[in-house]
Amino acid sequence: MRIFLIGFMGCGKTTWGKKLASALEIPFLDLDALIREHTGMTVPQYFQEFGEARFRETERDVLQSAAFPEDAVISTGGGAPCYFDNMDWMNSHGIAVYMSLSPGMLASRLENAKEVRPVLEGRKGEALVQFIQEKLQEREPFYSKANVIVTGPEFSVEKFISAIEDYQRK
Ligand SMILES: Nc1ncnc2c1ncn2[C@@H]1O[C@H](COP(=O)(O)OP(=O)(O)O)[C@@H](O)[C@H]1O
Ligand SMILES: O=C(O)C1=C[C@@H](OP(=O)(O)O)[C@@H](O)[C@H](O)C1
Ligand SMILES: [Mg+2]
Repeated sequence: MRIFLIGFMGCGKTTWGKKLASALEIPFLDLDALIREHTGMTVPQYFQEFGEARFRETERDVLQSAAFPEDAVISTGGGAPCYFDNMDWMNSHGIAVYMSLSPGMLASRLENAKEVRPVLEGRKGEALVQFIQEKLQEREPFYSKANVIVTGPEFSVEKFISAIEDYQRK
């Protein structure tokens, strides 16, 4: 089973992807890490050097040309489903699982996160919540195309597995 975790920045794709892969005893891959390997630059470095448009092209190329194992959990970057035909590609190459979380929760996670997310341009507090609300509204139509949706605030390995099993039974 090949599972793509999708959702807004800070919803926990990287964190939960590792846990889910380890519980299922299958490999874990993170699209941002693959982009780092492919380009030799971190995501913030790449944004600074080449800008977002180039990043989106590289992101699509790395996603759609990766030789993903048949069984794997792949955490994607929050923007990946929202550009080109990436969402359809993921739906046809595995099971996309959308991790849905409220803007308030996302903001508090992102404010405390160590990793730099260039799309946020350093926003904090109310400006960050406002930005997330707007961006989420824009992205939600893409995320909602996922085969499986799991909703926060709490996630667990069991929650992912039972949502995927429900989908497979349909
Ligand atoms: N269940 C959780 N409870 C509290 N903090 C969390 C939880 N899951 C993730 N985080 C924190 O939220 C931030 C974003 O998580 P991350 O897995 O990097 O999200 P994503 O890959 O979706 O952007 C990290 O600082 C992480 O430690
Ligand atoms: O939502 C986005 O546009 C992005 C999300 C990031 O990944 P995470 O969702 O893992 O933070 C990373 O790909 C890049 O900073 C852009
Ligand atoms: Mg991540």
